[in-house]
Amino acid sequence: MEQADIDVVSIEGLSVDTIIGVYDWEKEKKQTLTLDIQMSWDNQTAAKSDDLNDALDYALVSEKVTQWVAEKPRQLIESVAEGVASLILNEFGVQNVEVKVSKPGAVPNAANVAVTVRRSVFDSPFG
Ligand SMILES: Nc1nc2c(c(=O)[nH]1)N=C([C@H](O)[C@@H](O)CO)CN2
Repeated sequence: MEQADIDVVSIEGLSVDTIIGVYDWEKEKKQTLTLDIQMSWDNQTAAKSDDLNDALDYALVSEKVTQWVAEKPRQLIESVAEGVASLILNEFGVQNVEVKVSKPGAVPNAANVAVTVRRSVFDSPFG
C-alpha cells in the first residue's frame, strides 16, 4: 500500500447554512448542515519540506466546500455528500474521500441524522 493510501487530512464539524430539504417549509429557511470529511493524502512530503505547497490545505478545501454547499438549494443530504466528494476528488488531487453530512434537528427525537459516502478516483462507473 502506498503512503498516499494511509495518511489522512480531516475536516471535522464544518458547519454550512444552506437551503436543504424536501418539504416546502425547508425551501424558504436555511438550515445548518455539518460535514465531516476524511481525505487520503501523503503527509510525509509536507512533513519533510514543512511547506504548505506539499500539503493538502484543509483551509482551502473548507472554503471551497462551504461555497459549493451554500451556492444553491438541494433536497437531499445524499446530493450534498456526493457533490462534495466529487469536488474534492476532482479539484484537489485527492484519491480517496469519505464525506459524512449531518442534519442535526431533522428528526426531533434523534440526536442526529446523517449520510456517509466513500468515493475514490479508482471507482469504476461500470462496477
Ligand atoms: N435519506 C434521507 N432521508 C430524508 C432526507 C434526506 O435528505 N435524506 N430529508 C428529509 C427531509 O428533508 C427532512 O430532513 C425533514 O425533516 C426526510 N428524509
